[in-house]
Amino acid sequence: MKFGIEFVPNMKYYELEYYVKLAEDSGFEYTWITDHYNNRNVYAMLAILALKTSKIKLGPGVTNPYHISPALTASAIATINELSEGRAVLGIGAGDKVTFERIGITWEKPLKRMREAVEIIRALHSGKPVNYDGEIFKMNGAKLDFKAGNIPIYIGAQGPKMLQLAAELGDGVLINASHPRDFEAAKENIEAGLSKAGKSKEEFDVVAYASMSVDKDREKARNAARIVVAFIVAGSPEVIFERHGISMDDVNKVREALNNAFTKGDWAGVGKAVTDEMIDCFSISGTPEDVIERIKELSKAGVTQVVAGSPIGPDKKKSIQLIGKEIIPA
Ligand SMILES: C[C@H](OP(=O)(O)OC[C@@H](O)[C@@H](O)[C@@H](O)Cn1c2nc(=O)[nH]c(=O)c-2cc2ccc(O)cc21)C(=O)N[C@@H](CCC(=O)N[C@@H](CCC(=O)O)C(=O)O)C(=O)O
Repeated sequence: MKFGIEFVPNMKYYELEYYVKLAEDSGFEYTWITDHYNNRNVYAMLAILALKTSKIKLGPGVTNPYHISPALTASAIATINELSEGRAVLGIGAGDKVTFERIGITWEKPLKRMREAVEIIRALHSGKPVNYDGEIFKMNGAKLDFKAGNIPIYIGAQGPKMLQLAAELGDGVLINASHPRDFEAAKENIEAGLSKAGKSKEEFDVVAYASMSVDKDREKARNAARIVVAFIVAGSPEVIFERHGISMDDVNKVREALNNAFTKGDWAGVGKAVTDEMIDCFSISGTPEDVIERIKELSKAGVTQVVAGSPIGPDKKKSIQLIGKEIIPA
């Protein structure tokens, strides 16, 4: 099993650098940096991380084909690959509708746009001039004037069609999920995409991009996950609740509690509205033994990389070290 870790660049560069180096020293193989316009620029932060680390693979988790051209994405990640001496990975997904609304981007034809963007990025990384007459993107002899090197492309995907696209075009898929049931459900679409491209599952990385919270004290770990789980619940489609047998009543209580938190500052109410079964379904939370158990189940469901996503634990530093000491070697 490979291990990755997610960081949101909502902190100063030197804090991010500290955590990523700690993760590298703790044995994590990948670090994925999220990309939303309102946080620090993902490539500026990756450039610093590239120079300050020596082993860990690094890339956006995930950028999108809306807020910059695929030609810029191809160039930016190739620059990170050069700075990191060949450790860059590109995570790209359809982007976040709510965030796009704030900056006036219309979220349309995500499948088409993702297909065209990934094809263009791959073509530009090959080093040859690119002519591309797409429905959304056009390239007329575009070419990078420096060597990109081999950069794996991972696609962020949840929906059935995007899962198929990810398996067809990508080297891996980043699935925002923490429970084996979600990966069992994704299998059919991943297999369909792999067979369309004539790829074997051995050459494809199925990544559980999970919310994780680890501590020696189970209750502390699980309580630390409540707010993140609430946001995941609020943003998940109904089909997911049916899959996990979570009642819409409970879901609506969480959505209402989040509303109250934003309008009246009642964040304690959010934690109370999140049920234990929501914590089990939408995060990997508990002691190192609990997490190891879950990772075994995920491996049986076909997962080949687990990414420790927010909150990582009640104390980020201690939890990163605990994962490195007791979970990665297990
Ligand atoms: C678009 C959407 O695809 P999805 O795979 O569910 O995308 C949801 C998320 O993956 C996507 O929002 C990601 O960008 C979210 N995301 C992040 N999004 C961000 O903006 N920033 C991040 O840092 C980020 C991290 C991240 C990490 C892992 C991960 O899995 C996702 C992450 C969807 O609805 N897919 C449907 C298909 C929709 C469809 O058919 N659309 C039609 C027409 C739609 C129209 O134009 O109205 C079309 O595309 O042509 C499907 O797969 O079946």
